[in-house]
Amino acid sequence: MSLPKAELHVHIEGTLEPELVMACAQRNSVDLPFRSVEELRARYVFDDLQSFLDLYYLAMDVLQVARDFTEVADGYLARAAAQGVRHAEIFFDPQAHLVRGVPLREVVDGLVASLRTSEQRFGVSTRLIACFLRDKGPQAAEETWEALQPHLEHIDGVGLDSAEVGYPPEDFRGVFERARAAGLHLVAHAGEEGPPAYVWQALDTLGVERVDHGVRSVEDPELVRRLARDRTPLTVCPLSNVRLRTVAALDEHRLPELVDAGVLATINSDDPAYFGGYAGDNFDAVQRDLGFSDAALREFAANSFRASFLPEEQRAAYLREL
Ligand SMILES: Nc1ncnc2[nH]cnc12
Ligand SMILES: [Zn+2]
Repeated sequence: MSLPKAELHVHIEGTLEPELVMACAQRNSVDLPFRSVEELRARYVFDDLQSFLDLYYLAMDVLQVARDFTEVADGYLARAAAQGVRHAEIFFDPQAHLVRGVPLREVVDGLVASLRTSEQRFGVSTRLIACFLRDKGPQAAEETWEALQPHLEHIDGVGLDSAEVGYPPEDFRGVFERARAAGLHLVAHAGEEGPPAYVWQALDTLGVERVDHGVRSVEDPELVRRLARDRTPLTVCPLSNVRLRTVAALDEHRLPELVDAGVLATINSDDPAYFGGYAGDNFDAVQRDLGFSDAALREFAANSFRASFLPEEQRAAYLREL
């Protein structure tokens, strides 16, 4: 699906394709418990979020120096552009690299080397969002915020990701307040595996501007009314939800109920190298399995620009293309 669109929920480490895993492993002399692209790809069967995260954190061990991060981002931007992505707000996980001894400068410089020329090379404008790993707790998030200080000129927002259940958003109130005071945008994963209460906390305690996933909001009618009333965007990732078994099958996904209730939903890829498709593939999949019309897909694409952190005039320019 090549409709012009923005991608608002993609983890750069989740765009690491098996071919690049093996190439980086070889040139960085990283030992992996799989010996070929095929062996790695055979492991892409997940029971839940944690079983995916175990492999996600393992594979990213091959990312050691700036060049590796540049190549991951270049690869993502080229593939996203081929599916109509014109703007991408990209997550990265600072702590996942810091714990391995990879300096933040290698990560940020590597990503920025790709992103700063993305518009000229790929026709994709970008933003960068640093996510805190919620399962490492609020103190580690505070330390990460300190480590990010020298790099803030390149960071547009902060988010919250990794294992969700048992790690409620309200624990991260302090670090989100600091990020807000620094003028950054705020988003958080909530309601992927976790309950609607976590979405309420993301809204009311953290003050996020968008909710990442948020699909379990559908279980709480009052929350759905709140999201619809405030036009708070959800960054829904349909193929991810199927692969991580938060829904049994795509045709059982409750995205249509959210849309019918007036929630501003967007369609995104999350970790496309692992979940069987990039942004356009997710658009195609919801049309095929949920019966969304061409007009409905255009509305998802329009929502993606409306929900972006682009300045108003740039948003309007993208919307005129639809
Ligand atoms: N789907 C997801 N949920 C939470 N954390 C993640 N990190 C990468 N992908 C994620
Ligand atoms: Zn995600």
